[in-house]
Amino acid sequence: MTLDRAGSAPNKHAIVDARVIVTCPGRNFVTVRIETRGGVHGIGDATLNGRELAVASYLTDHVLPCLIGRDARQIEDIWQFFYRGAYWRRGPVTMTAIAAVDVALWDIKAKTAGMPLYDLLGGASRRGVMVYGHANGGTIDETIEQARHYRAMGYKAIRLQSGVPGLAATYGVSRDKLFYEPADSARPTEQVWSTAKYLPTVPKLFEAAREALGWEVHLLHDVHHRLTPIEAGRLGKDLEPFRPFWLEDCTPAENQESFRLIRQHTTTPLAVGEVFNSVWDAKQLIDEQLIDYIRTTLVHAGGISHVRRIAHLAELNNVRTGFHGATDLSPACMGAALHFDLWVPNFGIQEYMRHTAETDAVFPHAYTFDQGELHPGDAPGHGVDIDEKLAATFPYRAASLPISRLEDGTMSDW
Ligand SMILES: O=C(O)C(=O)C[C@H](O)[C@H](O)CO
Ligand SMILES: [Mg+2]
Repeated sequence: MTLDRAGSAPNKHAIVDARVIVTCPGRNFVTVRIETRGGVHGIGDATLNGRELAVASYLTDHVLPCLIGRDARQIEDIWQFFYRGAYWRRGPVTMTAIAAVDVALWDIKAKTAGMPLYDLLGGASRRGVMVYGHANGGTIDETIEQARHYRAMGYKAIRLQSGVPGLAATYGVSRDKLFYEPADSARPTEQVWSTAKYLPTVPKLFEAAREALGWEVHLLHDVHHRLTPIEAGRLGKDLEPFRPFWLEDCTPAENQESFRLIRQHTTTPLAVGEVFNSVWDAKQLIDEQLIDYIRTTLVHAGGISHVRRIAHLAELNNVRTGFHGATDLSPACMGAALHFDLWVPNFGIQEYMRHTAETDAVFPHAYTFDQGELHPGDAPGHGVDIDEKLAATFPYRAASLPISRLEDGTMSDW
């Protein structure tokens, strides 16, 4: 059944083509492209790092065939169809697939209206979107040297990650600068983790950074889910003198209640949620004001139609947005997220990790960087497209995220 009224004219908004494009211009991306009978097309990101083909198959085998013939304007009904209609709810694969369709449909709607997406959402609430860049190095000095480069480029906010003495590798540190690519081999590489070695290094890094960079710049840090709540409380407390902008993913968040313990022990602002895929993953965290920033972005949580519900709930509880923006999120996600950021009233910050030149060429985009801020541009839609011919020259390559073990071999959180 369609929702067309009886006797209505043949619909130029009917979806006549919907397909998945998998490409690897340096890293894998999955993209949905939808086109209407009227010839308007939109794209959405469907990349789930290390699990790309599961989403591609979910889309090709189960989602896209049901899209053909539907009215591209009925975004909410289509969202509900794929969410409620699947019976099996939530989960990263499902929600990433729904997100890609949703973002592509919003792209089409904004193009049809002749508006940049941010206008359709409610209009700009700010001049630009403050972003943070990533300084990393094997040592504290190297990280600070990188941070100085970011300052010279105009960044107002910088994430600091540095190597841990005694550990061969750790999250967020690589030879690459400006971007960081953890999915480094077909089978997961194994890294060794020690909380005892890590914990004393972060306050030293922040102390040195404040000394070198001053107090004007916002400094951030990502723990990448590696501490227990009480260890996280301790780290938050130790960092307080250096006024971090946030401490990210300081403990795994399946148990939302565990953030109450951290909250009781520190005033360091907390950010969480890049691995969430629905409002239900964050509801208690937000309702009880256990966090300050919600990181869940469009691609992994049902697109604009669902993430705006999360953002509205967050607004009611003084929680601001701080969307995930690593390189495994394609420019199509970034473009749409920037429109959302420009509009959303409770915006906090946006992560920005630059893509390679190959990726930028495959995804021509309207967004631009200036003085620490991104702007999504004023092109109708979300301003990002895909060059399918070029994309076809970069075939899929298997790549997995690393895993982490404690020094005695126990599996841990990467
Ligand atoms: O950018 C961040 O904050 C991350 O934690 C990046 C993640 O490790 C990455 O997106 C995993 O695919
Ligand atoms: Mg993170």
